[in-house]
Amino acid sequence: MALKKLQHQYKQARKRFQADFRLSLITLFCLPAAIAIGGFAVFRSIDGNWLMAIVDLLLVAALLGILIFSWCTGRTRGAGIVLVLVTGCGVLAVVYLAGLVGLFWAFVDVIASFFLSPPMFAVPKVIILTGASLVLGAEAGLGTLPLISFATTIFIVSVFAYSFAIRSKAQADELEELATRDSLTGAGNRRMLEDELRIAIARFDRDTINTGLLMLDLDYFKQINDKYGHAEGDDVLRHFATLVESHSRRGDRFFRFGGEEFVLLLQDVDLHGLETAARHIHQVIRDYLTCSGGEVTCSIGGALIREDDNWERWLQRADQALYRAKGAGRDTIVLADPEAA
Ligand SMILES: Nc1nc2c(ncn2[C@@H]2O[C@H](COP(=O)(O)OP(=O)(O)OP(=O)(O)O)[C@@H](O)[C@H]2O)c(=O)[nH]1
Repeated sequence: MALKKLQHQYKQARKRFQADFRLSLITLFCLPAAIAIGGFAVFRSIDGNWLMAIVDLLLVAALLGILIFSWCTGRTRGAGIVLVLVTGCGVLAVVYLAGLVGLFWAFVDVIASFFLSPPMFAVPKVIILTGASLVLGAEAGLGTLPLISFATTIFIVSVFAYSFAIRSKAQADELEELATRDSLTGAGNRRMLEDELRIAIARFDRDTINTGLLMLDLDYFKQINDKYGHAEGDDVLRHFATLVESHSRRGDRFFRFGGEEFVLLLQDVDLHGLETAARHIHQVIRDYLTCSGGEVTCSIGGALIREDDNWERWLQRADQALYRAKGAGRDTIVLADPEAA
């Protein structure tokens, strides 16, 4: 039993590690750095250099603390900034106490800064750290040429790390976009919808903040495809998505459920609010959505979360309401009765 639980926890942790880019970077930085600096702490203690040993141990404690904080809270953005502040102070402390040998750590710190904190933070931090390291290096007796070499190599490493970090971030964002968005309409995809439904149910259970769900389905869409071609069908879908998104509130979330069926989630609404929003969207589609054959309409089914709902049941109630709207002749709205059995 305990082994199964452990295996489950390991699987969950591995999933998080693979899915969260910054968490994986923090882990890959903190663990080896803590082990390496821990080794130095032991070496300094044996050597009788207690001050350096204490600094090393403080650094190890800070690295492990940040690592644990990141895994427990998931707040990796703040953790990354604190981490590079700690490493910066660590480098300066080591250069001050141990002399020139500490300058090697500046390169590690530069890489960490660009990968773990936003550029607007990393750039000034690296400039300040390099300046301070140069002053300390000069005080420790480093000649002009080695100082210039240090500044030049730090500069090259910074440019490289900066470019690489920016590119990696852009690619991670692009992958995230591909994994969560419908490529034709730009609406969220089904996977993203399921996540949002779960979040809405959890928020309702915790704070009783209700979320409305509207299921929108274009009427006789197959005929548009059949008469005017698939490309025109695609244009209608794109225009539909643009209209719904531009006429819904800022916090509302829009998803493509599949084919010509879409879902709009409206935060913090009651039944009256849900009905008003549904009427508004319905009218906008009537007024503005057209194809070569004339106007295109949609049917809408809606439901608010009920206490006995899980996300599947909530979605199903909205789908049944949509089914009734279609059955009532299409181009209409039906909201699920919150009291219905
Ligand atoms: N152009 C285009 N068509 C799609 C896409 N996805 C699904 N479809 C088509 O959407 C049509 C849906 O047809 P039906 O489910 O019969 O729906 P409908 O014709 O709108 O009928 P009602 O919903 O009952 O009013 C099918 O012809 C699908 O091929 C897409 O991405 N692009």
